[in-house]
Amino acid sequence: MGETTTQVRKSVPVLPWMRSPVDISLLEECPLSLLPVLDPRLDNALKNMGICSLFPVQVAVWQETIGPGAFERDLCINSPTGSGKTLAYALPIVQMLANCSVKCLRALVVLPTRDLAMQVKEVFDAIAPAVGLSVGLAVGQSSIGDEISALIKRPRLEAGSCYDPEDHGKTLQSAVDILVATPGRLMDHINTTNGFTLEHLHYLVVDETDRLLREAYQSWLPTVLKLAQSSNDASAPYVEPFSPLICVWYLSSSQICESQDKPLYLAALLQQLRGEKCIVFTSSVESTHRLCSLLNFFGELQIKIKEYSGRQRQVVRSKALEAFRRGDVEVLLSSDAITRGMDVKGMKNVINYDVPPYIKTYIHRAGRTARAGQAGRCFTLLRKDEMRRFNKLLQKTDSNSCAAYTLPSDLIESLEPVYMSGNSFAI
Ligand SMILES: Nc1ncnc2c1ncn2[C@@H]1O[C@H](COP(=O)(O)OP(=O)(O)OP(=O)(O)O)[C@@H](O)[C@H]1O
Repeated sequence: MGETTTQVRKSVPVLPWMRSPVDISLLEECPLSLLPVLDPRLDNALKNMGICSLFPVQVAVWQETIGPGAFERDLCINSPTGSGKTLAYALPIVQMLANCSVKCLRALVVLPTRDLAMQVKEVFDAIAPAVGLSVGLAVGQSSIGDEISALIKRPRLEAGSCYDPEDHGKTLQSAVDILVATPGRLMDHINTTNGFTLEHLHYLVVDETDRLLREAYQSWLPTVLKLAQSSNDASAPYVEPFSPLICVWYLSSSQICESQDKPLYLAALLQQLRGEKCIVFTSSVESTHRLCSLLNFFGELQIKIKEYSGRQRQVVRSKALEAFRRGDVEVLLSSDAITRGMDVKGMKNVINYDVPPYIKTYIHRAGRTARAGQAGRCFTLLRKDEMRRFNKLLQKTDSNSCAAYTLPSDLIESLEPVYMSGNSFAI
């Protein structure tokens, strides 16, 4: 980099991870047996999860943290959807904390939604207890009292000793080593929970970074950084693996139809894909709701369909997601807001009922399938007048071919009478 003496320029720091990025496309999967210094207890826990080798992004992060990189720099992880970023950061953090004998909050993972936080907690829960670590959850829409009891250990008072409120904050201790949180609830604990402290924090993960940083949530990030860096142990490192997600790949298909026939085509497509888990994306919570009601008029379909939407109460939404994960529900209808990062095993098909407005949206939707090296399909229902814009959108991807998909006409005809009668319902 050249220096200039005549001009005073506002300097933009080039961070270490920008200067020397690691290209994960050059790496291969690594069997656990060849992974340097993997704690045997974690090796076991991973095998119990059915994991026998690490994916390239996980190998790269391992090398930068536990391997020669030795956690010397912040990390920014940018890899395709479904490539295994969660374990990429969870495994090194758990291995690094494995030998901490004193319990305190040393790792914080922040995610934008409760469902994503629960999903990530599950990954930590699968490995952390194997090395004696506890994982906590701080998310909205659950009782803060219960959460405090789970996160903070209260001292047992000796018989005869008096409770001194002055001492209170000092004697309380963290009951967890790792906390997975959404920003709003995290701020609640920072502001009001006695004994909740970030002064021992070594590792900070900001997952879904672009989304989290777009929404300031009471300036949670500056607050966390300030509290973490005010630690007595000034040399304590913290790591900030970011994961904005950009990239594209694979097989997609489109189906051209008239606007008023879209529900009919969708019903026919779902009929054809019967028995396979599908997620259908619409453009808004309202149209999700309308479409769900409409599809449920097709008694013929005999497919279990549920909506998953931001306007539902959390408990209803979580139930729908659980039923979908278990396979009791085959089709989930949703708008974009809450599905990003969602990981559902065996998701075979993504259907864009409404064309995604941006390429990024297309990628995030399509990324709900073909995860972890599995096959998957992405269908898009298009009106004729949408084709040009859609083709332009696809040109921005690495793989811009999109085959036309034809549904058998007898299938459509068989559903038509039901659809025509269903159409007369006011929805
Ligand atoms: N090493 C591995 N071997 C087998 N399966 C794995 C491995 N690592 C992760 N997985 C599985 O791959 C799937 C995708 O992982 P994950 O959700 O972490 O992806 P992601 O990169 O965070 O995706 P997104 O960008 O959509 O959030 C999960 O079902 C996870 O269990």
